[in-house]
Amino acid sequence: MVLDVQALTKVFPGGAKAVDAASFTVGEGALLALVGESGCGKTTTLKMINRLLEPTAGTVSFRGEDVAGLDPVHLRRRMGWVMQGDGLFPHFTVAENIAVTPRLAGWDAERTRERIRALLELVQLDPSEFENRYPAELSGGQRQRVGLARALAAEPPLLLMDEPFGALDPITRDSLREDVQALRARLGFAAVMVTHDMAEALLLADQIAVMRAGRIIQLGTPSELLSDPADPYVETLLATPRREAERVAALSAQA
Ligand SMILES: Nc1ncnc2c1ncn2[C@@H]1O[C@H](COP(=O)(O)OP(=O)(O)OP(=O)(O)O)[C@@H](O)[C@H]1O
Repeated sequence: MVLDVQALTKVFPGGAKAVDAASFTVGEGALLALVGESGCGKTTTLKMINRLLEPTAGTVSFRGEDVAGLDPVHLRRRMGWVMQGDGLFPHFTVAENIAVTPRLAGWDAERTRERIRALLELVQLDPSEFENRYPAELSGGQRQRVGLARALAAEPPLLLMDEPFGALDPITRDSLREDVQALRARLGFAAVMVTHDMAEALLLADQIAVMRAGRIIQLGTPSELLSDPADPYVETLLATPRREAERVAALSAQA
């Protein structure tokens, strides 16, 4: 088990419970999606996993260790982080951006350089064309690919992703999703992905946690959710992707 989250709770000062007793586990190599509408507590949950935020109550164990007892900086180096937007350093080249965590981890220049080239190839960017460019010289999809390469640079067993494909056009989104699946198959990391898009969760996740007003109202595999939605709200979230899939299937049958 990579991650074991139990009764995780966050109350912001003067606020309601942003996250209310959320519990889930993530196995080695598995992808769990946190799905729900804006403000339901997804990002707050993610930030408590790598201690960007401290919980009010509950526990997070990472490979059997309670993260509360670990140094937050070291912990974050062992968890890749892909954020909304790309979060790249604008004054660093692509190679320098990817090298940030390996440098902090004390890798030598040769190993770091090899890793940068291998990762750029894995995210479908030609190293000789891209390694010396700056983020401003890349498209949104290319920046997101570099963000993914950077998050995976130090070979983390867990990747945390916050709406990683949010700002991209549908075709770029689709190809990046495929790349994430190919990277998982190849590198074997587990992931927690925040998304408001149920179709994306159904396509990518092994487990889906549906959040509403801070609580996880259903936790299950995509087929469990589809065959047995536990709540009318889950049914509502499933209705749009289901309808779209049916329309496309009907059109394909006519073609
Ligand atoms: N630093 C903070 N201080 C006070 N309240 C906060 C803080 N961060 C988040 N909140 C509140 O906690 C709740 C959950 O926010 P969170 O960002 O986790 O939601 P989300 O599901 O990720 O939404 P989105 O999809 O819009 O990013 C919201 O009501 C938000 O206003």
